[in-house]
Amino acid sequence: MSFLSSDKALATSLDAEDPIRSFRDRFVLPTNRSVSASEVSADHLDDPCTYLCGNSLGPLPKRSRELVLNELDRWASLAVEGHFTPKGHGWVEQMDDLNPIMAELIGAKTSETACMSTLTANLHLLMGSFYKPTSTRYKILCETKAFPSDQYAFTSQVIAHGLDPQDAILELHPRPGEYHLREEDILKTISEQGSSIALVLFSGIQYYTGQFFPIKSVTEAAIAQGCIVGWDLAHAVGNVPLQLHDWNVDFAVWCSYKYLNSGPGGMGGLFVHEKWDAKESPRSAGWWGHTLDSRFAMPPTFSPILGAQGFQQSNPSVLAGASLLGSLEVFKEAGGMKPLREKSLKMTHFLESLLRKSSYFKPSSSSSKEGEKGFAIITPSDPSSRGCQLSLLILGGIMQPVFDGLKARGVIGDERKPDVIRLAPIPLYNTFEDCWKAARALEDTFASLGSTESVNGLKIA
Ligand SMILES: Cc1ncc(COP(=O)(O)O)c(C=O)c1O
Ligand SMILES: Nc1ccccc1C(=O)C[C@H](N)C(=O)O
Repeated sequence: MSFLSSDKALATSLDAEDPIRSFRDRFVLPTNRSVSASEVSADHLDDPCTYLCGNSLGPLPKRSRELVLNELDRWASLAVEGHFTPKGHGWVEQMDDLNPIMAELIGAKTSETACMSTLTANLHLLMGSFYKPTSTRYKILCETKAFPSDQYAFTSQVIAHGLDPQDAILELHPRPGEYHLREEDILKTISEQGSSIALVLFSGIQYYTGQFFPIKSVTEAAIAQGCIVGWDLAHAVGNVPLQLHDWNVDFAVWCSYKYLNSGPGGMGGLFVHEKWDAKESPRSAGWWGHTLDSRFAMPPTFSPILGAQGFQQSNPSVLAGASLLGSLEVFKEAGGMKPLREKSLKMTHFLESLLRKSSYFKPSSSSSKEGEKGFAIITPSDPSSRGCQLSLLILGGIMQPVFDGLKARGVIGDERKPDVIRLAPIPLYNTFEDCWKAARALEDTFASLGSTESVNGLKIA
């Protein structure tokens, strides 16, 4: 394991020259003690753990805590008056602070952006407006093994239109023996079957494999065939640079509790391209989508705000908004996605290079013998086809003990049953040393599992 010792020095020097390293201090990271890292020595128990799980739930930005406390104080001192006090900065105007920063992150105009509600609800909402099947054009093209909530949404939407999901949902599979969808295969399907497809809806980044889909080319091809194109950006927003406006995307939805650190169940968001302003009116209207000028005059007729904010339905959670704003302010201060992506590319590459040196690394799942322990990386190796995350396929039926071993060593990734562990070094708060620690912990974990012992009843020699 000598490579790991020499690479520690490299990690230290990469951290020293990292221009955005000070942003780590803007976050509260769980400690080794709080995550019960049982193998960590007593003198390091109060150090931050190696948190590589911001792709599932980002840690707490200190600024979010401050802003949430401010809103609690405003609630305490003003109660209902807080909606309009101070003048121009009451709760009713809170989204005016959030939407412009969010718009920058997704490459959109502010009028095309709305921070609101939650991901799955926003997906249903926009499918309600944009998925309009006809007798000839009625299919939804999506990736196989999309996040289950999206699959449930697609199925329930087609059923609501009286269609058969077996026929109306067209799932694209990777080629046999492969983990990713090839761009050429997506484009071929769109060109061959486009006339029957009403909606193309992929995730920007696949939650399981970490594949970053070619949003621009898929959107272009689908629009050329007359399809509507929507994207689920749960794993893409705050992770990779996006240009939704220029890419001509019709609509997109996302959550903000992953890379955007808004806290568990935080506020979601949606994008509607301005080309729809004149054509598409919100279908499932609510009073918060009504123009602010007359909203509180309570007129009986809906008069929507032009653009994405016209899709707002309810009075939003101010506490969730404050929490999200705290994080968005940190993104803004860090200089937006450009410096973050630069560091992210380096950090993910660094982690990958360490993992590839491991004695347990297998170039592919098929290169290991039946039952042999080890791991393969199923995230694309091309940096432009991935974000921060690397997905490790754990071979030999030992994902759970490997996951537990990492946690005992203070490394928090996440497990995706049956056999994937996801690790995501995040540029705002992770370090190159975190990558080194994770690779080291993985090596030690595999070594500790022995070569011939039986794990969970499986012989792993
Ligand atoms: C790709 C994707 N879609 C949908 C969801 C569901 O999001 P929510 O629970 O916020 O609706 C998630 C994560 O939970 C996700 O990763
Ligand atoms: N496992 C969870 C447990 C609780 C709450 C969310 C999740 C998620 O899966 C979040 C997200 N969609 C993810 O890909 O990590």
